[in-house]
Amino acid sequence: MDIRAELPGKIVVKPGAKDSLPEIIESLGCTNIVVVTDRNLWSMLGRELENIFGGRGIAFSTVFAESADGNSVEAAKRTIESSNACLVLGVGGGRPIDVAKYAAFLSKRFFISFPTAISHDGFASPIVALKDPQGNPLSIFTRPPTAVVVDTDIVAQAPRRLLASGVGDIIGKVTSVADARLAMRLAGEEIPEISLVMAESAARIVLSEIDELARWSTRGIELLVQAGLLAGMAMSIAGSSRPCSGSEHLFSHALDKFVPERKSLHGEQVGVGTIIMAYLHGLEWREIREALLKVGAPTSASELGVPREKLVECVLRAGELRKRFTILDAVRLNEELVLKILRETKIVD
Ligand SMILES: NC(=O)c1ccc[n+]([C@@H]2O[C@H](COP(=O)([O-])OP(=O)(O)OC[C@H]3O[C@@H](n4cnc5c(N)ncnc54)[C@H](O)[C@@H]3O)[C@@H](O)[C@H]2O)c1
Ligand SMILES: O=P(O)(O)OC[C@@H](O)CO
Ligand SMILES: [Zn+2]
Repeated sequence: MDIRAELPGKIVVKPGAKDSLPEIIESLGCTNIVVVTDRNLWSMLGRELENIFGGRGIAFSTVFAESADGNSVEAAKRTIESSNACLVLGVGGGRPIDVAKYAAFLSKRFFISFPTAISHDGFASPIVALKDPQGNPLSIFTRPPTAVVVDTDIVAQAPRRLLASGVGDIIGKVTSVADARLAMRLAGEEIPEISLVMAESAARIVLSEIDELARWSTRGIELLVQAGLLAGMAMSIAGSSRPCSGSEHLFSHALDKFVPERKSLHGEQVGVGTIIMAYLHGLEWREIREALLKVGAPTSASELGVPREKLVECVLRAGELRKRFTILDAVRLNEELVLKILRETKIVD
């Protein structure tokens, strides 16, 4: 099948990579940028970045994206236009990166992704994850970052909970690829094999090196970043999140929609969803649960902070959130069967 894809133009992953930002910005012919971040991170990194940019005569404006919604994107767009910025630099977790990515796309500017935590695979992908007014998942395919710059010194200091969430999101590729292959077999869907192999490899890196990751060693952080890069590129090549987002993500989106009061993170929800959907696929769900336990990611309803009956509802209703063929379209579930699965996989008592 035809492939027509863009990938990140530059990838820099190393300790102190923040010092590479000026040369990358200048290589794009830019001397005037907009930085999209949040106040927490700017309190941590602002002075250093001011010195780095000031020392090279790079002018910048700062936009604080305290929420990843239309208002934040509009504010970033206004600043991009009013400052006539050449480029948008996203500095932070998933929220600032999404706002920066989308504002750059809508304003037709270069976008540099500078993640300070790997809490999911959005830092290297073309995807912006918003919600429609009804709370349904909106997966917007924009463009891959012009450059991905990961300072592993900074990511290594991120809250462990965020990094464990990133592990959960990557492990989710076990079932997202199984769903994609099922859709090719049963629903005649065409998906580039290369994108499935890349997504599978991302999950394999994390699962085979889970002890290294659990130490949060430099090598562990590097492996998580590399897995995230593979996942992001898989989505760029597939032209959608299909290789990296299947029934486990539908479960996560169902939690977002039907349990708005929850506090769990995207990757935490995906991790638990992967246990459930691996069971439905007849895959080795125990290996997945063990890996999540090793990095301290949630493996139960109580750790997600979701009541049992809500969790059952989210499994039963996940398939209605998106027209994307997954295992949920191939099995007939009812409340009794879902409870049996949740008990057998130790997600509920
Ligand atoms: N584009 C995608 O594919 C995709 C996928 C899933 C979720 N998302 C979006 O991502 C967002 C969630 O991402 P998130 O969980 O990273 O949230 P986030 O960006 O809000 O970060 C969570 C918190 O961690 C802090 N933080 C980040 N890096 C840190 C560091 N190194 N040290 C200390 N604190 C740090 C932030 O300041 C923030 O307070 C949501 O908006 C969600 O919609 C996008
Ligand atoms: O398209 P969605 O389901 O938002 O998935 C994007 C990303 O979360 C994949 O890891
Ligand atoms: Zn995800």
